[in-house]
Amino acid sequence: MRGLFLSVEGIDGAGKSTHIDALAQAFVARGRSVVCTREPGGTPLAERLRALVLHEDMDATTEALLVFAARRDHLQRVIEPALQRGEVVLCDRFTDASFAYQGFAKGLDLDVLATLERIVQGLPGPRLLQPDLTLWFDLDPEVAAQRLAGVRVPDRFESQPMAFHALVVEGYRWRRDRDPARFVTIDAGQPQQVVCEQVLQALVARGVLA
Ligand SMILES: Nc1ncnc2c1ncn2[C@@H]1O[C@H](COP(=O)(O)OP(=O)(O)O)[C@@H](O)[C@H]1O
Ligand SMILES: Cc1cn([C@H]2C[C@H](O)[C@@H](COP(=O)(O)OP(=O)(O)O)O2)c(=O)[nH]c1=O
Repeated sequence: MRGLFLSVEGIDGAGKSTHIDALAQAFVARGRSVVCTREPGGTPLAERLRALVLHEDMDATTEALLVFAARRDHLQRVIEPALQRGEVVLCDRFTDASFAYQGFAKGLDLDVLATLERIVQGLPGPRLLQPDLTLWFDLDPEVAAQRLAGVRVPDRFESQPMAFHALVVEGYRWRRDRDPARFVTIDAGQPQQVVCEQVLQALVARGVLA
């Protein structure tokens, strides 16, 4: 039986890392093998590309080429083999982030991103390899900034102005509205325990968690 591919999306500080841990535990408690991974990253090569994307100055096209190169390696070496073994893949960000960050926030042509998506995620015929389900942690960028203040040193993306993060949110909403069946939208402004319960309930409702 093929495994389950879940991606988790949202602006920096939305609570993705916090809730991925709880999600992993929920699947393990039900006897599933879980691979927790992230993008950009997840393989030795992709982690090297991640370091470049997060810390070197470059334009949006270069960023997109690097994150999609990292994604290709990650899909081939980690995600696809895990799915073939029947495991659950929990991925902190995937291609929706490229549309939100490089597309909406940095202005890269969305058709260019769609072309890269087809090259990297193309399956035989017109289909693309996409997550089975994407949890979008929807949060006001002001609240995210308050949560992150003093918690960690901001990287190239986290240090962007509020308007940048607002565009990222717009990008996620656009992706969600183009493929609503794949998305679960979580109001991430609620207390942590409530968010956690809603995530688990949503997965039960979708039939992916017993
Ligand atoms: N629902 C919540 N309410 C308040 N604080 C939260 C909530 N979820 C996460 N946090 C805190 O916000 C900060 C950012 O969370 P994190 O999971 O690292 O976000 P992300 O992975 O999306 O960047 C952390 O300090 C975390 O403890
Ligand atoms: C996957 C992906 C991430 N990013 C950016 C968004 C994030 O700010 C950054 C790293 O993501 P993330 O792992 O969420 O950072 P952190 O470990 O600080 O929580 O990479 C893109 O710009 N495009 C992409 O395609």
